[in-house]
Amino acid sequence: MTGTLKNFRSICKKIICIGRNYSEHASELGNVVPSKPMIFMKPPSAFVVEPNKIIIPSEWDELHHEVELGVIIDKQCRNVNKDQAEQNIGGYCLALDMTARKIQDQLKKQGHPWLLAKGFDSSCPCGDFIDKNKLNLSSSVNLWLSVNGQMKQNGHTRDMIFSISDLIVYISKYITLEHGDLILTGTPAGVGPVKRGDQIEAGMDGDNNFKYSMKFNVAS
Ligand SMILES: CC(=O)CC(=O)C(=O)O
Ligand SMILES: [Mg+2]
Repeated sequence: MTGTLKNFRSICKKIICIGRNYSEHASELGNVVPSKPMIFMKPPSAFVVEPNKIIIPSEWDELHHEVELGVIIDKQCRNVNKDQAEQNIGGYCLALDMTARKIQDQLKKQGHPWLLAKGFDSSCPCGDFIDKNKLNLSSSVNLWLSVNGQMKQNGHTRDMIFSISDLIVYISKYITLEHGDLILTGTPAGVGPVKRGDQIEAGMDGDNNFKYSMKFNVAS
């Protein structure tokens, strides 16, 4: 089954994102820490891969970076328990949840959905498929991101409020998860602006010297 997941971006039907899953990040934007996972979606047209560029839509001047661990679903699942949730994970990827923060703030004030602020083309820069056996999530994974060589985000998955299996259990109560679907598990603190011409480098470091990094340029 996992063989086809190497091409998860071409088979992915849903990118489900978790918001405010790190308390330090919820606080930095003045948001309350949620008591249940907060979810929203991006369309698969949001994917962009190296060496393609992140494109800021013409009427906006900047975006915010959010580095996140992505979880890729292997088997279709609905209403699963924690053990089943773990068995349904096919692998992982490193991803960015690029966000038009000023638009998101306006939408929040109006009580409108965040789709435009979070789901525009190239809002989900994404790395390669990482086999589930390569990342030991029972210890912590370090997620980091720099802009033009300056470190901006440096967090650990152990600080997630809801674990990966908690998230799959919760989502699958309401939404069937399918082979190739991607869950972005939320960003640690340190989000901030990127402008046209900036370069983002992001990475994750796990146990046994596992390291993965990727670079994305923001189109001028
Ligand atoms: C405030 C947000 O944009 C929520 C989000 O995406 C997150 O990762 O947290
Ligand atoms: Mg996010």
